[in-house]
Amino acid sequence: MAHDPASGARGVKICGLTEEAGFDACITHGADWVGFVFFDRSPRCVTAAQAHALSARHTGGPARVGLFVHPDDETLARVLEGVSLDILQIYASFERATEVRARFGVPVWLSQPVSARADLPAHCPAGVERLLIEPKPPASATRPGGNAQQLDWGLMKGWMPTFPWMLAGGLNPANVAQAVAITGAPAVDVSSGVESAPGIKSPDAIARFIQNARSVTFSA
Ligand SMILES: O=C(O)c1ccccc1N[C@@H]1O[C@H](COP(=O)(O)O)[C@@H](O)[C@H]1O
Repeated sequence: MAHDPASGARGVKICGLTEEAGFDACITHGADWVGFVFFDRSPRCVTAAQAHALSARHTGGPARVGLFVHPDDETLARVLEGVSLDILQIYASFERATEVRARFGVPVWLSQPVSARADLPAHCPAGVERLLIEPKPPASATRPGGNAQQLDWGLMKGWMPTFPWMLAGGLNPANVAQAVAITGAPAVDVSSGVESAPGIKSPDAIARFIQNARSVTFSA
C-alpha cells in the first residue's frame, strides 16, 4: 500500500484527517501521505477504529501515517492492532525513534523542533526514515505541533541535507509555494492550514494546497 512520490516530485502530506470529505479529497487530489493523529490533546485525535474506517474508504493511494507524541509501546501496539499504518510519525528522542523502528518494524519519521539555525539537524539517526522540520512550539502550547505556527524559513537558506526531510508548521495554500521556493523542501506537511474549523478539513483548501505545493521549483 505504501506510496512514495516519484523521484523528484514534491511530496505532500495532509495530516489530521477525521472525517470522510477530507479523506476523500486527499484521494481525489493525489496526496502522497495522509495522517491520523493519535494524541488526545489534539482536536484531530481519532481512535484506531475511526482511522481504520476512513482508511478503508479507498484501497491503495496515499501512505497512511500515524502521529504519536512520546508514545509508549502499549499505545503503539494497540493502535497498530486496529489500523494498518505504513509510517509512524513520532515526537520523541533520537534513541526512542530508533527503538520504535526496531520494535515495530514500521518506518519511522521523527519531528525535529527548530527555532534557530543551530537546531537544524546534521544527520538522520539510523532507523529513522525522514525528519520533520517544524517550529519549536511556545512553552504555553498544549501540543508540540498542529498549532498553525510558522517557522522562519529564512534560517533554512543554504541548508541542504542529504537525508529525506519534510517541512511543516503554519503552511497553507497561500504560502506553501513561497515556503518551498525559500527552503527547497522536498516534501511538505499541513494540518491547520487546510481546515475550515479545528479538526475539519476543507476539500477545496486541500485541492489548492496540493496544486500550489507542486507548482514551484527550487533552485539553490
Ligand atoms: O495536528 C495536530 O493536532 C498535532 C498534534 C500533536 C503533534 C503534532 C500535530 N500536528 C503536526 O504538526 C504539523 C503542522 O501543523 P500545522 O499545519 O501547523 O497545523 C502537522 O502537519 C502535523 O504533522
